[in-house]
Amino acid sequence: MALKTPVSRMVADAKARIREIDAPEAIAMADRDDVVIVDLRDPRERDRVGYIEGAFHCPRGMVEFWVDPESPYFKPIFGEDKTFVFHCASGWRSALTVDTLQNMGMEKVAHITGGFSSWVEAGGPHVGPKGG
Ligand SMILES: O=S(=O)([O-])[S-]
Repeated sequence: MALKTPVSRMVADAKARIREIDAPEAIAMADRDDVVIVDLRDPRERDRVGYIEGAFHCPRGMVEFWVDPESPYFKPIFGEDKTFVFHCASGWRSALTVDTLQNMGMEKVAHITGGFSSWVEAGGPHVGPKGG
């Protein structure tokens, strides 16, 4: 069954509306006090392949609830005057997420185009797999 809106179209449309940052640029931004790197992946993925040092972990399933000050699940970090740079594994989930957050009214948001894998490839500092 072909879907009316395949996810590839959703991602392409989202990418046209959001700020995309490649891994070298994200690595250069990561140390800034006004930038927060946000990891949207599941805990299992972080355990299996590692994570960006210093990244804030926000599972994608909670993100709308964690950024909204009116939500009981609000996380104060998202109320700070910072630029939030989201990432997932390869940049698809983060594109959809940033598009959604822009729709909610967040302005200083971006995503890492190639996700965690591009960060590692570009030599970004990270913690390796759990137990490995
Ligand atoms: O993380 S992802 O880009 O593979 S959906």
